[in-house]
Amino acid sequence: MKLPESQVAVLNAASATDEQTIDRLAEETGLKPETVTQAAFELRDEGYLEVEETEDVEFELTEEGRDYVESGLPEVRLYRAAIEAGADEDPVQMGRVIGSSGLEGPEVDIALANFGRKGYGEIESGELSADSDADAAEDPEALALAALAQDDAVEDEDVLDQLVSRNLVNRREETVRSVLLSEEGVTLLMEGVEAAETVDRLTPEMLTSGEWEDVEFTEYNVEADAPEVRGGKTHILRQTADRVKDVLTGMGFKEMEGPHADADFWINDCLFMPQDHPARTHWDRFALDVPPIRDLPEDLVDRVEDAHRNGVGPDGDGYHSPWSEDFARAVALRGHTTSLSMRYLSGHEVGELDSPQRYFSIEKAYRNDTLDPTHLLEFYQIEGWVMAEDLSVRDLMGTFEEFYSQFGITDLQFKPHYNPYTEPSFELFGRHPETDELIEIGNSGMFREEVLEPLGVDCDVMAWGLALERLLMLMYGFDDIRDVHGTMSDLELLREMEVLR
Ligand SMILES: N[C@@H](Cc1ccccc1)C(=O)O
Repeated sequence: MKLPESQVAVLNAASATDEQTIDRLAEETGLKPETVTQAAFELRDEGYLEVEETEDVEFELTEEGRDYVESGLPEVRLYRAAIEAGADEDPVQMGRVIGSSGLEGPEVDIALANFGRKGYGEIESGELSADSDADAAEDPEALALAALAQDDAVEDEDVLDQLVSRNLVNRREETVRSVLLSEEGVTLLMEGVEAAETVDRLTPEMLTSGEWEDVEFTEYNVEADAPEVRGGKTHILRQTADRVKDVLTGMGFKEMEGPHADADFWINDCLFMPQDHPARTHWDRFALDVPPIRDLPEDLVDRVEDAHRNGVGPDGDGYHSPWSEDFARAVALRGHTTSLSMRYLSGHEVGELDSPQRYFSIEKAYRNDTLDPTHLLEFYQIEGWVMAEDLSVRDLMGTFEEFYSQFGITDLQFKPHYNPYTEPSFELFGRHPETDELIEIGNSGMFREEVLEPLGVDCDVMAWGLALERLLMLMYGFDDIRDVHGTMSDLELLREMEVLR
């Protein structure tokens, strides 16, 4: 019987009584593990071998983990320094304990975060007290690290999880395959097998010499383990943004661009946002300590000031609140991209616009929000507006329905809302595919006279700001936006994510 060389080698190295791993056989035959795997599967398919697969979980120290095996966990070092400083008797100033602990840079934060969690003591108004009953010598995480460093097993799953989440240990899962000769395999070996030379690719030489007719080709095994290739790929947020761009361009929209850091004038004043509005004085705005913007269109500044002070139209009424040009020229990171809409509608960017017009942007906006699963300090806003005669709320809803249906989202809900710059205004909601909850996905409305008249626009404008991240949540069922956005992203998820087309 003739078999490919690698199969013969594996057969000869395999045993009928002792299971051997692929790695072991690779060592013995001098073949690559992938080659052994392939040969083993082929032999199994012919009934000569049995292949058993088990999942092996391994824990490996990261570089940081290895450092701590040497130097001690930061919180343990902090605790020792605290005891030495007498913090088990009386609270000691935190700076002093840290100073004597030798902890530096990010280690300090790590130490402080874990100190409390492990019950080593408390930190209150800058003072640190240590619990004298705590036993730093028996720190389970430190013991586990030391054990792993010596290749000893650690049983406690909770401790392992903790170490993995602290990035001190990597968890690796691997399929381990072992082989055993079957009875047929043993018989075959006794009857004798010879190695047939096989070739794995056809060459021009073989074709011209006619040798191809006699050679035996290696078969493909599509189940064989292959090294994983992880090339770069466009981030899912960017892919979705590109799709949104395609959809909106397809709907006849042109793209706007403009500065991330802008004069408050464009971000707020043009929008008839009173200067004493809480959102403008509030902490949720990222003010920049840079010189004020000088080149604002003077006549527009005058008209906007007039709208704020005196209102617009015969029955108009302004805020009568103080309006300061300095305030309008101050620079901040835009809290919405409606600043771009103001720049374009005013004619400042591409000249005066004749109705009808449609514009959009997909750009970052910045808000000093509290981070949570649906809020980030920066997010992508899908801004848009349509300028035309006689627009109604139905046009607005119809546009959203058309837009979102391109992403498979058909269950939209509109809720009346208030914006200082639109009337009427609507918040837009969509249903989360996993939790079935309604989540807010955008805000919209028809710009008020007080906004449009100073800009020099004399027909209707409907407008909106939608969150790209929320669209992603509806499309992919994410429940925590931080998994896909920013430095805490779940890389595994981003790598594995299949992109919806
Ligand atoms: N600027 C609003 C969105 C919006 C834009 C235009 C008109 C109405 C609403 C926001 O950030 O929520």
